[in-house]
Amino acid sequence: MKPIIAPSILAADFANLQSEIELLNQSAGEWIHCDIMDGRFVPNISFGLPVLEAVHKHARKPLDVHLMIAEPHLYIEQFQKAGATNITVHYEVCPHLHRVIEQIKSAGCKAGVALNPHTPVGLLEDIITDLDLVLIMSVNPGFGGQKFIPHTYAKVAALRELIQAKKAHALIQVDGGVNTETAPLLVEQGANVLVAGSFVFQAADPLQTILHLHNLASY
Ligand SMILES: O=C(CO)[C@@H](O)[C@H](O)COP(=O)(O)O
Repeated sequence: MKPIIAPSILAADFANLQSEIELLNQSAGEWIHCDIMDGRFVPNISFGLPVLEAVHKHARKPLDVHLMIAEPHLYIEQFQKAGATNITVHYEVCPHLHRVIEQIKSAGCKAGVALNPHTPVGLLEDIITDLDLVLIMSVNPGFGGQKFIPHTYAKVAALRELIQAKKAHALIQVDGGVNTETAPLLVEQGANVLVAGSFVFQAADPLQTILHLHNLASY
């Protein structure tokens, strides 16, 4: 199985967002990754509900919404209404993670949990069977264009083991510093969804770049 590619619009040209979305509609990227940052959980502010609604109007692909925000439970239904298909919350901000996952599913979305680089995958042992996806951050969240953290490969492998041991079905998503060097190794370790921002949008030919990432052999 080939990996799902989820281009991250954080690296898109926001002044031409409609044409960037049209480009993604024509691409081999299955999902459109939307990074929501609040300036509290992460030291950056990206965009919020009105922009997501605008993206949703033009997108013909599922919107994969990564909430890098504190207290995400306060906004789940609003993000669903704005067009989110998948909603991923951070482990580090959810003391009642099981409740938030149920809330996301009740809103009709697929539910994901994101782990910062320092957060071990073993902490998901008791919730992994409830999840549709796990997002392993391969950079510290908050900014595009950062250097990939190599320890991520071992985390992906550990997560694959946990998923197999628990007979769970969560997809393994990796986000940050994904390019043609890191992507094959990630897929080899078990990643099945790759988020790529700057590597796609700074490429001379974004469509070809997405296709190239998509065609990487899976494990
Ligand atoms: O969530 C984030 C950053 O916090 C990512 O989605 C980045 O947008 C990925 O960017 P690149 O490393 O691919 O530029």
